Amino acid sequence: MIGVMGAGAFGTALAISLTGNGPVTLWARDRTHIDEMRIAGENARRLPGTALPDTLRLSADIDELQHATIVLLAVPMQKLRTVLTEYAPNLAGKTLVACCKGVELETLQGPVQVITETVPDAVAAILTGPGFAHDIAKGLPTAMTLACADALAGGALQDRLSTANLRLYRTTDTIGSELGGALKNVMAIACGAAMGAGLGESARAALMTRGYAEMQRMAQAVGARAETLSGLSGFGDLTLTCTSEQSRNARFGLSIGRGEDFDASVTVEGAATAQAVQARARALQIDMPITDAVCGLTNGQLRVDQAMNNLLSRPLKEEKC
Ligand SMILES: NC(=O)C1=CN([C@@H]2O[C@H](COP(=O)(O)OP(=O)(O)OC[C@H]3O[C@@H](n4cnc5c(N)ncnc54)[C@H](OP(=O)(O)O)[C@@H]3O)[C@@H](O)[C@H]2O)C=CC1
Ligand SMILES: O=C(CO)COP(=O)(O)O
Repeated sequence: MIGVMGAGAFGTALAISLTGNGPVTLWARDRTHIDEMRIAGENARRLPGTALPDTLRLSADIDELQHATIVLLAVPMQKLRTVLTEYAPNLAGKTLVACCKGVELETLQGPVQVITETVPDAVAAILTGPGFAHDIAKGLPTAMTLACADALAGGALQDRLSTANLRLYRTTDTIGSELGGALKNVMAIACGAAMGAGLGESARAALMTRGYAEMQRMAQAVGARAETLSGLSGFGDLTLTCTSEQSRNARFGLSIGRGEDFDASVTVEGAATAQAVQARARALQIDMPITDAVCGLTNGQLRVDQAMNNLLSRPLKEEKC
């Protein structure tokens, strides 16, 4: 049995998709939410419009995951440690797959390291890459990255979590995989802000490309493989997120560019991650000007015109990572 913790958009989409492979239990912390989903036959709060299969088990009782050998962790990055710490005894010995994208603000760690620290005897993996919850829930063709340092365990997971429409590519490079997913959200905020401020599609292409150079620089400094960043979890997700208004990070950026309010209850991983990445980049002495701009935009210290001026007035340089 596969367990999914977190009945948000992504957890629900994955649970729907995986019921074709065998028994799945979707766990949420809020019993009322579970009751609502049972009555409505859909997750109206987080993923409206897609029916939940009858075979999908819904539960607010963590003990129902005791027979799950694989548990997908579909909660926001900044909540991952809290959830794992609370339920560590229930998760010991299982294969835990992070389904979140980001860097923890307090420790500057990625999700795999957080799993390893909080549940040391678990097998830790990450599922990441270009895939919107609504597309996956509808069974639209999607390809993502499954990263696990243990190649054997990663291969077994790839088999268990791939479906007819969700094609997973495996890698042992967990560092590169989680970095790509974390940083593309930061770049999506930058692109959204540029589009929202009317700076044009050429500016967006420049931000995506130079954003990708920042991703490569950071990857190189922390021991990730360059090929991982050029794959689904890096370049693939960067492309999807920076060019689609389905992305909440891009929409958040758009609202900044337009000077509009944004609903604070919406999960936007890139804002906290930008601050965490900036701190890490400074410690490693890596130049990340677009990340710096996103930090300034999201903490209210910079307007879009100031951020863009900062980027454009940098000394001219050779084109390289
Ligand atoms: N949506 C998408 O298209 C995709 C999302 N992702 C990633 O998935 C992760 C989750 O995003 P998504 O599902 O969209 O977000 P949502 O905002 O839709 O859902 C977040 C879920 O996390 C739960 N949660 C939050 N805090 C806790 C906690 N302390 N204990 C237990 N549960 C908690 C929420 O529960 P409650 O409702 O009770 O607050 C909610 O069910 C993010 O890192 C995102 O980047 C990755 C790929 C695609
Ligand atoms: O990660 C995603 C698609 O791959 C979803 O992006 P948002 O979190 O910006 O909506």
